[in-house]
Amino acid sequence: MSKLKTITMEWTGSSLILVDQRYLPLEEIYVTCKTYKEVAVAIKDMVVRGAPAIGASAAFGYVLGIKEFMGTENFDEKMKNVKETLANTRPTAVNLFWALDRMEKKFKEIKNEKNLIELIEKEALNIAYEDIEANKAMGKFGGELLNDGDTVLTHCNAGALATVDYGTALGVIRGARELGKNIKVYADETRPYLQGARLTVWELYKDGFDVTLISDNMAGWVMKQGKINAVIVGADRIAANGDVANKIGTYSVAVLAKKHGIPFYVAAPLSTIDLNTPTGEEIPIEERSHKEVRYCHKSKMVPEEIKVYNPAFDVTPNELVTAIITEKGVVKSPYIENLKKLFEK
Ligand SMILES: CSC[C@H]1O[C@H](OP(=O)(O)O)[C@H](O)[C@@H]1O
Repeated sequence: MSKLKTITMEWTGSSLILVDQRYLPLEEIYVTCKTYKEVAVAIKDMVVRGAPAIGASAAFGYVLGIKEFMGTENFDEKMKNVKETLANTRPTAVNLFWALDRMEKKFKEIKNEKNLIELIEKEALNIAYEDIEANKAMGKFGGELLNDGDTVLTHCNAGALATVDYGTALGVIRGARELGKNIKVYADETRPYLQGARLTVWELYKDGFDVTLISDNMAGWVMKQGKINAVIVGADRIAANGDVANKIGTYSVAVLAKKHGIPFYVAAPLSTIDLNTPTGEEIPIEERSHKEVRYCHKSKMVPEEIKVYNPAFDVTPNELVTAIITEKGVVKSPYIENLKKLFEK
């Protein structure tokens, strides 16, 4: 009997089953992770991706580490290694580190309890279900910002597949519909990994939304033509001053939105806000394999002798952000520059 089952992941109590997002939308293949190392590989190889989804997956990976090492010598030391192995998978999404810190804190509180496994599993399940609730709360707050008949542009995939379920940016689009508003979507394909073309379009089409796929270089022109009423994206890490790290190409979309007087909204749970990172300058930007750029649709486009640069994220400065939508409410410019207040309520 599954204890959690969504479009993104299933926790059976002894394994984490992930839809392999590298093969969507053409094939629905699943990866079953029975060890923390298998979860680490799944995160690094982007079987599962998206800040909240990565965090929740790592939390269940931590549980698998407990189950593997409980009752063995140097248990504490081994659990430090489990955390480090999972933390070393990808550097930008702060949810990964937030989730692992929360699991380790819980472990230190309960490690001598007889029902340790039950209690640590409950913490991972809490992280997962809290994410879904946060997304639905953001959906309501963000849905109120959109107007009936709006057309929204989004970049990458900040949908159910990037979270435990429902999504952050796509959660706002879902929330607006639940408020009775008719919302159309333009989705950037999001080179090089094509999360928009492969995941966002698939998610929204399956949910009955009017979604149009565009290549990334078309975003400016559709804005210039007056087709876009708002931009909404997710985030991987938001610095204390409101600078936003998100999928590469987000910064360009934010500059274009500013130029065309279009509101630029970021939807992210508090677990994506990192008060320990003062500004976007300090956010580590993951660089991924040249192969993701060199190859497109599994066929080589560019010979090996050509240099490739593949930053997976960029940083949008706070002055380009109209509002940040969280599960605790909407923070509008200029209050974005001091997100610490969100945690004081
Ligand atoms: C709701 S977080 C989604 C966020 O994560 C994506 O990155 P990746 O697919 O590389 O994990 C992208 O930045 C999305 O906006």
